[in-house]
Amino acid sequence: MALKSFIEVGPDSHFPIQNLPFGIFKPEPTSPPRPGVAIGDYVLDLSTISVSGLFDGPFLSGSDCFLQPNLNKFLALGRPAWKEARATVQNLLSADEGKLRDNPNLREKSLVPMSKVEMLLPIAIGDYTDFFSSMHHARNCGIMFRGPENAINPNWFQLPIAYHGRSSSIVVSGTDIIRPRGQGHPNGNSPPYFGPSRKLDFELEMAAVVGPGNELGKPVDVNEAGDHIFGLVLMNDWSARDIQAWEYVPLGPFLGKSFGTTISPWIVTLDALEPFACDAPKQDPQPLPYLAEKISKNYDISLEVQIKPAGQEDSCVVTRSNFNHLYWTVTQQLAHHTINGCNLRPGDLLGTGTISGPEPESYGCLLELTWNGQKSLSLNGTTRKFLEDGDEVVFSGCSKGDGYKVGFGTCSGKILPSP
Ligand SMILES: O=C(O)/C=C/C(=O)CC(=O)CC(=O)O
Ligand SMILES: [Ca+2]
Ligand SMILES: [Mg+2]
Repeated sequence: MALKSFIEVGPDSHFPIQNLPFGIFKPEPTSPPRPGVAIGDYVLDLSTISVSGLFDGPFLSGSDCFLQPNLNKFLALGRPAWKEARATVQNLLSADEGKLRDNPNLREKSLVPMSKVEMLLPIAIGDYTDFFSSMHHARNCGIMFRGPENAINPNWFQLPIAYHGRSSSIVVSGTDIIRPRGQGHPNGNSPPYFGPSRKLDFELEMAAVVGPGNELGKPVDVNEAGDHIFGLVLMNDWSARDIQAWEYVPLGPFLGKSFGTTISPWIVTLDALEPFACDAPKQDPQPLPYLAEKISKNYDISLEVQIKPAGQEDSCVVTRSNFNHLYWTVTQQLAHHTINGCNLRPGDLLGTGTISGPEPESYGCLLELTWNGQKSLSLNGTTRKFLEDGDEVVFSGCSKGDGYKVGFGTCSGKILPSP
């Protein structure tokens, strides 16, 4: 018999009892932020459940980790505590358990309609790193920026390439993004262009949320890296291609990326994603021993990007991809990040890089979809090469189980004009 909640959850919901993603929310505009778990169209308030003494297992009883304005303290506790929290919440919400189902007062206090809550960033993000782990994206960008002869540098196949991103400008889904200004490529002998970016783009990514992390000087073994990843979110690494292409040599992305990065509010745990684990692509050449995993896995997560063009009511799907296209796994990314002794801390965010698939319909950004503006996309009677002011970009992602979905909800942002 499939696991069922006493709360009605439709088959298309992203948040059945099999999922139980964690986030931070405010039930009323004036209430303090607190941790919650999504269930159908409701949010279960974990601070109320905690105060009621229902987290009574060995790792969580007496802990104040659910009385915090972010999930960092809970993340620091590690996988045994995460599994205990998931088991406790799954049990409380299940159709055959009366503790919450038959307690109207507790139900009233702890279950808040999702339509009424405000979602916040789930974690305080100390550091944010963005990888570059889709081979299809790396090849396409390489062809456009560096030419077809050396589209992918040889180092790409030996290590998961990354740059250090900006954590202060990471915002939660629904936050508007102001079009950045900056320098674009000069034409011939004229000085560089300066003004609002003319090539504003999205990048379809997911990101891993770091759990306990490691001490400075003590790398994480690749086969233990999974214990340091709490879960995944959707991520849009907004990118100004004209600024990026001019500034990135030789030190890499800077102002073309740091003006804003959007994440979805719900962190879907690796425990919830486990039924959707699949083999990662075969790596050739074989990675060095510190990156060689006993089990190398990806997850089957369907991803979709819609654009709602400025002034229009309807959105249009512009691409469909899948997390399983990643060449470097999130565990390899994490192990590589620490191999020099660099420490990771609870709440750090590791972006996967743009997740492009092999077919043009699965490319993960407009740079690739319009081949750097050489062709247009048609959207409900209008066209786009890059994003225009007023456009809204909406990512969604989910894994499909037997009669249920484990989903991420959406990750959206609307472009406002430069000041
Ligand atoms: O190929 C390049 O020069 C850079 C391309 C990107 O924009 C990379 C990036 O942000 C990482 C990624 O999303 O894969
Ligand atoms: Ca990126
Ligand atoms: Mg960004």
